[in-house]
Amino acid sequence: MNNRPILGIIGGSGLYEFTALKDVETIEIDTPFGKPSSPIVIGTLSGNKVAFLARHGIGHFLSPTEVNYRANIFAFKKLGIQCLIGISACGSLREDYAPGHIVVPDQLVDNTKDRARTFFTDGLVVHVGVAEPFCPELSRLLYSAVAEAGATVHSGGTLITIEGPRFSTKAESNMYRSEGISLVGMTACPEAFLAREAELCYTTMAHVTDYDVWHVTEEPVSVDMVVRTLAKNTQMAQLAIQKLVEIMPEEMTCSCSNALANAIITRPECVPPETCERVKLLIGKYLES
Ligand SMILES: CSC[C@H]1O[C@H](OP(=O)(O)O)[C@H](O)[C@@H]1O
Ligand SMILES: Nc1ncnc2[nH]cnc12
Repeated sequence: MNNRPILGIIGGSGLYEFTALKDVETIEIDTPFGKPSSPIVIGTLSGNKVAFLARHGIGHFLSPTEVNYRANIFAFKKLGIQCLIGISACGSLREDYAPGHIVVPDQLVDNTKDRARTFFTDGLVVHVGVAEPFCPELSRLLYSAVAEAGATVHSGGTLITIEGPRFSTKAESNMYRSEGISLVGMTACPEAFLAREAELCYTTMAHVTDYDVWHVTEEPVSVDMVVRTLAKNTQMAQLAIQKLVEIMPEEMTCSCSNALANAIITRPECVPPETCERVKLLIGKYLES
């Protein structure tokens, strides 16, 4: 068996453990950006190693604003993982994306205000490209795996990330709808952007748990509604991840692993040594001359 986990999974609201894993080992990882939300559980699935982390901590004690997204992504990078799936509960902004369905979105709108959104600060300036914020190759594989697991799955749609922790007002929800946005959540940004900065393949398995607050005949979103809907999906989500592991190629052919090739603007000799030290796992290959 390959010693390095081939996939990282970030479990969201209602998914704090991955019970399908065998031969599990729990590891505490530290990063230059602090500790991840929870210890990382490494186990096997269809004979392959995967690594699981609970985004809000086990017991859900971190709000979407308080999650240390940088530490979470850096921890997966430290484990040598190339591919990452973020599992998220989301509100639907369109009739045909119904509660219980899965969406693999293809675009993001970032409406967050209060989060660390880059690894690169303190004398190092990097402008990463996120025109396609999700890895197209991993998204295609995830879509097939979810379909294979028997769920109703939709490919594409724009997901807006709001700061939270409050849910949206009706005016906000209707405004997002009028802008053609399909889903609303609180965690995909900056998770997806940091994964790109770490040159990882990343995509989201969005679980539609509610119709947010715009629908005239459905109840407005509540925590209870989210948790209840997600609970019905947890077995399927794990089966879908198993199917994904079974179809993942040895090497991805996308450009995610070179995302920073044309993104660093600071001259290498100008980057302070402490900054270099902190991010060398992410950009060491570009700073060597
Ligand atoms: C529990 S309702 C709101 C909460 O659920 C989603 O979390 P996650 O994306 O981690 O599944 C949403 O983004 C909010 O954080
Ligand atoms: N309606 C909603 N708004 C924001 N985040 C959510 N997570 C699940 N449902 C949500």
